[in-house]
Amino acid sequence: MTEVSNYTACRQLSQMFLAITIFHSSEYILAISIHGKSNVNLMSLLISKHYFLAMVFSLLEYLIEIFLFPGLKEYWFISNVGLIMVVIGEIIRKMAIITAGGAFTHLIRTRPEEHHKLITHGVYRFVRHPGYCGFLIWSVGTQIMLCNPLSTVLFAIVVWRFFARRIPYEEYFLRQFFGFQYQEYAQRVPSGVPFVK
Ligand SMILES: C[S@@+](CC[C@H](N)C(=O)[O-])C[C@H]1O[C@@H](n2cnc3c(N)ncnc32)[C@H](O)[C@@H]1O
Repeated sequence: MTEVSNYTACRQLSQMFLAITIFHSSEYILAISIHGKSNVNLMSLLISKHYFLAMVFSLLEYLIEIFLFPGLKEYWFISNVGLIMVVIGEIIRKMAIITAGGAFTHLIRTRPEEHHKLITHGVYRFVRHPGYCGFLIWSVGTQIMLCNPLSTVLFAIVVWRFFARRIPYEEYFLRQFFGFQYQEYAQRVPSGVPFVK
């Protein structure tokens, strides 16, 4: 590899490593501080098998491309747009978790609980699913930051499909718990995930 590619790989891969470390550790720390250590397990790190494989795939794409087509990784404007998306996505998601507090559970609630209140303030004033909106921006941003064309498209499709299925399921229960209140909220505020009503 040339010196330029060495610098590029070093910088882009360090940014990626930092983005992943900050995202998952803050997710875990917030879960502990909101729900208490006894109610949190390693699942709150949000590293599923599929997610892990997707990240390995994106790393492989990066390594293959930087060896075969090093010029592809030198689009610094695009890479920096990705970095900005990573920061914005991270902020939106963490604001959602902090605003929703105890209402933000990693597993979707399917039974009503007395302390579960409908959150419609803070970031929830602008979108109904800021946590998902933030993750979508963050995850696609990581791939744009790496100038990974294939993984950018794949991440966008896979993450979008995941939330497009999860949101109606989650909202089915929110409508049961909060009735008209949620109905009115959903009519007034967009989901925050493109093309999901
Ligand atoms: C992983 S959190 C995601 C919350 C939200 N979908 C988001 O993207 O910010 C899922 C839990 O949040 C709860 N939840 C979602 N929206 C809520 C709201 N506006 N008020 C209270 N609880 C909510 C659901 O009942 C579910 O158990």
